[in-house]
Amino acid sequence: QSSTHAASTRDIYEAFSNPQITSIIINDSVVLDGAHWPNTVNVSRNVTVSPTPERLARGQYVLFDWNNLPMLIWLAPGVLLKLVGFETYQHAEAVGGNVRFLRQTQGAAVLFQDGIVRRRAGLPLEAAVVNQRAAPRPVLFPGTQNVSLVRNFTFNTTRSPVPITMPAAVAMTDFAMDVAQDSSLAFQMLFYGGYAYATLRSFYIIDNIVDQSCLNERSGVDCVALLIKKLDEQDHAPPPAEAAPSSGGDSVPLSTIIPAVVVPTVVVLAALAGLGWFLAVKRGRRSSGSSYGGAATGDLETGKGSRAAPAAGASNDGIVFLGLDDDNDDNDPQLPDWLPVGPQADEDVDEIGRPSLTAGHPHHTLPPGSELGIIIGPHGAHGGTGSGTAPLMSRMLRPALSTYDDAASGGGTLGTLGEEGNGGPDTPGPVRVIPPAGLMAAAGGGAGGDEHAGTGTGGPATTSTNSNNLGLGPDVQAELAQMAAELRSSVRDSAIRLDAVIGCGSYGTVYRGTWQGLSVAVKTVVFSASQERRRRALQEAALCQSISHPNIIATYCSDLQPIGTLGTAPTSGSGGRLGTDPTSQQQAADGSPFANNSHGATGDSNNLSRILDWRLYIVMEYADGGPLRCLYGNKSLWPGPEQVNLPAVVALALGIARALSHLHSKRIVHADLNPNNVLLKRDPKEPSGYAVKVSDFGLSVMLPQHRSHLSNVRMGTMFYVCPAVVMKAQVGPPSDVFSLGVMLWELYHGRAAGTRTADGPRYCSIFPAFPPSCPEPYKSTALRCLRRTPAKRITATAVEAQLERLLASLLQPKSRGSTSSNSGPVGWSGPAAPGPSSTGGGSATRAGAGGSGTGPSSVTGPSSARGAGVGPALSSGKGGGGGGGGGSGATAVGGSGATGGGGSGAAGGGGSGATGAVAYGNGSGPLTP
Ligand SMILES: Nc1ncnc2c1ncn2[C@@H]1O[C@H](COP(=O)(O)OP(=O)(O)OP(=O)(O)O)[C@@H](O)[C@H]1O
Repeated sequence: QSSTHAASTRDIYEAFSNPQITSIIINDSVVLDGAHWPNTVNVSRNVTVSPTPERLARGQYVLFDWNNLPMLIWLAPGVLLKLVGFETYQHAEAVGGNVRFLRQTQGAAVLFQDGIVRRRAGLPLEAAVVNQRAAPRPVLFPGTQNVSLVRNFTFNTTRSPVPITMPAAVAMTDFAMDVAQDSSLAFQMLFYGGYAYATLRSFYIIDNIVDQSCLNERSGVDCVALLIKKLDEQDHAPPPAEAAPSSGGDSVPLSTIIPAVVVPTVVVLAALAGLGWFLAVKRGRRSSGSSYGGAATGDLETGKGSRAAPAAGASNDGIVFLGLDDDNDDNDPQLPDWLPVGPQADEDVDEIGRPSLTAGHPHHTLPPGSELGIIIGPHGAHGGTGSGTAPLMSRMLRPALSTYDDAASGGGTLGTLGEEGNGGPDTPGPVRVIPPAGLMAAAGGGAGGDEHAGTGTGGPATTSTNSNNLGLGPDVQAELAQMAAELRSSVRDSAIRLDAVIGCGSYGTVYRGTWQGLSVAVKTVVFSASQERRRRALQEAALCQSISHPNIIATYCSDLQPIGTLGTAPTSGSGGRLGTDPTSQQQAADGSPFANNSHGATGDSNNLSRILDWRLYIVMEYADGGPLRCLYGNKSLWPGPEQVNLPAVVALALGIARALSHLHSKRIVHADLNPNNVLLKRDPKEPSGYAVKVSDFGLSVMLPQHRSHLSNVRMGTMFYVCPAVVMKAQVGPPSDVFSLGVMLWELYHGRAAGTRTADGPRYCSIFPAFPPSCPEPYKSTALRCLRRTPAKRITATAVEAQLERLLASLLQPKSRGSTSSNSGPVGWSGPAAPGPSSTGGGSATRAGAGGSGTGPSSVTGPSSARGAGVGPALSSGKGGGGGGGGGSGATAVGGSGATGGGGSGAAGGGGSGATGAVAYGNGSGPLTP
């Protein structure tokens, strides 16, 4: 509970990071430098930031330029952040009370007191006054809005040696509003709003005000965005001969800097308070007929109440592609001219918006079969801060796992999984070991034959981490060892060895490991019991287990373990885990998770409520080819300009379409299809050498019966997200088809559709054009995916059928250049380089494909479904679970000791797996915008 002086970004960051500091004193101008603010700071006590009392007494505001940096600070619920005496500057925030430097949080408040809130661009201030008056007050700040417009506002600030006069300012004598949660930029991992915003004895000023001519034609949001773009361009232009005086790199284009006698703020405010009501009525009347009337509560300025769509007609010159006209035919003139493939001069072909630890790896030259996308290195096991060299945005966009609190994003995406729900989003609800499909069934089987458990693969004795060999840092090694131990304790008959960190996504870390001779990927997510994130994570796990398809990553099992409790030392390792007891697992599957849990520490409901954090494991099929994104540019598939290994490309596209078609048949919308989530698994029988494995169901939703889409869902990945999701927040099967269309384009061109340019992220200039050499069916299918209106798009099943026909025709022996479907690419115009498909026949491990591992059991539920055609590893693993008493599936795993108890375990795990999945598929919560 103390105060500290801060002068630099680092000082301020450290002050916020120190839980003892409740008062931060900044006495001179500061422009934050992102390089010195390494991550979002969690603040869970009230903090006041101010200049010294002497400075305040002098009546000079201190410039606090947040430099437009996003989500610097997260406030815990109930926390108040007070900024007193500053000229707070936000460069690019367009509209509304949102404060860009605050990360989304609920129940917190930010108060600007005796200060100036200054923005770079905005709408005329009259509109702000009208809208501010119309905004309801939050519960936290009862009272009435007291805001007025003042002309010729002059003030002293540390950024200028002389007083500054603005033509107008809004005096916010007492103003407060709730800032709605905003997840509209969630595809960039930006989460805003959710808190109360208040100003006391402060002024609101704008450097640059949009033209009325723009407002006559476009929404306020658009106009502000366009103005900011124009200002950016001006900033990049050569400096004028005589620059306006400013300090700290700021310009004040609409302000006039004049020597003047500055009226003390308090005098101005006192006068205004008296005149406030009169002015309010007068100006309110004048404005009521204007385009600003009828403001929504959430926007200070727009007056239109909602975030509007980008200008109609905008095509691919930005980050939103609005889609092709619905009556588009294949020779549509709206397509840009196609030019030979290759980055434009100003384009750095790279994905934007999905920072990943794999980004930056060479991905244009990797030969087929490389270990694509594997990172072995000291990247944080929990991904909180990411790479030390990553640009600030990347690091900041990757929230620490311990702070997952995206309630809005979670609430906005959850549909229903099946018919049953279980508890609302805020009820702690039962925490269960997720019913297994394979692995857990085997563990459950141990109940009936414990002595057999562990004999198959050597049991715990064989478990080890070999991370030393992999160059992992000591902290990562320790983490791997601990998690291996935890996993081992949950899967008692079988060792899981964790070998390396594959990468970190927004929702967790993925490790590579080995289980029963199979390569597995283990995804871990840490979350707090009370968080909405819990519901999302569990839903992902349940959903994964309910899907079985050869082109979808198989999930072997999931497990949930407590890693910290209130009032006791955090439990890590196996000591406190739930459901280790096979009986309890069985009961979990039956719906009574904690009865008879013999591991008392966490097994009763009292202790349950004390659990702080949980770690969810999802053990899944390992895709050794990395993400599709890393394949782009590979010379085997795209040997040169206009040269495409068509069978390989079409086969890859077909794999994705098949996966999608299967998902949609089950009413599941993936909602985040993009080339990072399409993984590859080496398979010499495939024309490309890789089988497609769609993964990452973290954002997926299940559509309720009789619903074509879900509303209020604004999630996805930039460049792949469907315009209807961006504009109308509607997600449904056609949104996936749109993403597929973008990927069909990418697959043909061998490059990402999105690029990084000097002006920021953009679709590349030739998107979505195809070269004349592209087969008509391929092109027309892709373009029909990209239609503007979701209902006018082709379905995934139709895409599948089209591509199947095309592939069949390409692989026909009579095609030019080959008589064998397996001897290399056929019917493409490139050089006769041997394609990956010529590398040999089917491997022995594929022999089981087609479902022999299903076993004789007819146990229904997800496990039994998985047996069919998934491939040997999968078939065997799933067979172990679903096959149950038959045991043939378990045998296929390689003689695992799981066979002993397979009967009961499989029946419990497999049979009730579906129920378990449903139980976690709670879709009853509200959909939050
Ligand atoms: N089953 C798997 N086999 C191989 N690699 C995998 C598997 N699942 C995930 N990965 C890799 O692990 C990394 C992290 O994956 P994850 O799905 O958590 O995040 P992401 O897709 O990169 O991002 P986000 O979670 O934000 O969508 C990625 O590089 C991904 O390619």
